[in-house]
Amino acid sequence: MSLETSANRPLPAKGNSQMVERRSVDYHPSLWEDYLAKYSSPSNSMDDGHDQQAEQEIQKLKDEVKWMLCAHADKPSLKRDMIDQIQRLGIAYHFASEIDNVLIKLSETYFVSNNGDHDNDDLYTVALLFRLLRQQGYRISCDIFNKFKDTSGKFGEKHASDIRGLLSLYEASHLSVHGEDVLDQALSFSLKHLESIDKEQLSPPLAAQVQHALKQTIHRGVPRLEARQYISIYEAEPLHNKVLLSLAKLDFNHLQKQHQKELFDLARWWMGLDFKNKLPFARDRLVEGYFWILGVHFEPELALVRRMMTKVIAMTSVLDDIYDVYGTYEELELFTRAVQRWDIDCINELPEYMQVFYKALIDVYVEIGEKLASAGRSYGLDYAKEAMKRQDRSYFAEAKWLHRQHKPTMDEYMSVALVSSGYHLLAITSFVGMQDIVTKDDLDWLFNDPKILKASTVICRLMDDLATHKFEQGREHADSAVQCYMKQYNVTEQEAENDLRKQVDDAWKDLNEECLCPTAVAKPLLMGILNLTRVMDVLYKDGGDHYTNPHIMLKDYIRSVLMDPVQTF
Ligand SMILES: CC(C)=CCC/C(C)=C/COP(=O)(O)OP(=O)(O)O
Repeated sequence: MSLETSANRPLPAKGNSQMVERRSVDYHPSLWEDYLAKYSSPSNSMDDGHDQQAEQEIQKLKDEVKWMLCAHADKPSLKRDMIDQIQRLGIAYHFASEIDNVLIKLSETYFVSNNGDHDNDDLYTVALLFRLLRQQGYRISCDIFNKFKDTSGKFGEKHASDIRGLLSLYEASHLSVHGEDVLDQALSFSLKHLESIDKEQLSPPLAAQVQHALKQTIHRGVPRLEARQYISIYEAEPLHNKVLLSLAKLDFNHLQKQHQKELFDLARWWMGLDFKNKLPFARDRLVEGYFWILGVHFEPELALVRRMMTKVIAMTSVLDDIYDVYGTYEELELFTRAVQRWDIDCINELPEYMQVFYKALIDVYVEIGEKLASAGRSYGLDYAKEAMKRQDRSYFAEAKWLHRQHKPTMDEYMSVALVSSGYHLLAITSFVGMQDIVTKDDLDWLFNDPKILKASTVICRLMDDLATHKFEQGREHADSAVQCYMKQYNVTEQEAENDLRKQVDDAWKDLNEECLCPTAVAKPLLMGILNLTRVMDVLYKDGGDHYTNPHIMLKDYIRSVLMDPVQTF
């Protein structure tokens, strides 16, 4: 089905939206209304003054860590564990070049000077090195794991009791690409033994690590949330490095203050729109949206892209509810034409509730345009707007299927649903907002749906559908990937779910491959796509839709990342 609508046809006259029978969904109300009202009111806004003492302390600790990373340059293996800890504590962004240098040396000494001949290296060490280097984009062969197999070609059972080794192998196996059978075996071997182990027999810090890894792997975890959780795990390690721990805690709290301030600024915008009263059918999820975007970019200098992306995700969430829940088909036709025309003069043709949204949408892009213009990057606006128009067309295509009772084939469904997943839109907005790094060529590349974006949208769409299809079938909603797949391949619901989960794992392998060097565009741009995908793993993995239902689990994540500081004493 084509997603095109005729943008130039005149809009029919405004209808009487009061008389129409509408669908509705009883969404959980916002959990943060009081919190936002309290802190984002002008009288209660946070002080803007820098916490000079914390900044000085952070600087001092950073200098010490730099020194530790640069010392003993001839013995990079001494720093393998330290780099892992620095990354997992969420402070690696301070030491990008120092870490680069150590990893270059580590790869040279391990893979070049010694031809990878390290008979004495244990499973923990080999798997950790493999993960550290792959994360950095090195194309290391997975053959280094062959020596841990026995004569039958399987991972030797003697490794089953090496818990640290299994953990390290389990984490490393998530960086696999297609055709790496040894890593597929590594995953099932390590998972089987980590699951069956009696956690009571382990030291509390190791038991906590195993439990955490089984719930959330490092590679698919959201960096800020992982850092927050790892700080506690690391603190319980008897031999932790006090400098690293202090820096991680102070830095986390320092960043949290900046993030809170950004959220309160956005809350003023959001509350000013008053969608809660004007569009009460829609999910009210500003804080969840900000958390989503913080999962993509957390670094202090990326405030602007966070702001753009949060506004875009907040608007898209309401847009989805207009198309999926509240709008009648005739209204949606009108609205789609208005969005395609992107002209404020269309506003009077729309029903009142759509006017509110339309004006707010145009305003968001006016602001994005102003920010881009002041940085001399106005060309980004067309890409950002075009991505939103494409999103809107995909929502309309799905509404049209439902209206006509059309049952798409799986291929037909995916051609629309990959766009409606919202990850094209967010990825493009992410690129546009990375003003200093992105080029026009990068934006053209992304707009042509490269493999990494395809993989990310497949993961996003399938994980969303796997989590929400039962709930959505309980109301009038277009078929999801699960229904389309069942019908096309004549399989049961369970079989469809299993096959689609396998497609998610395959897409992760594509994504991993695309993050290896040389990358098609600058690494920080790809990190945005990788992190977007990680958010899906965190919010939808256990079969729940935690964005729509934040009261179950997401509220605790949000509190720990955005509201509760880490205890520093
Ligand atoms: C990634 C983006 C843009 C997120 C914004 C919020 C959103 C639309 C979440 C998915 O909701 P849903 O499960 O109702 O979506 P759909 O109707 O597409 O299945």
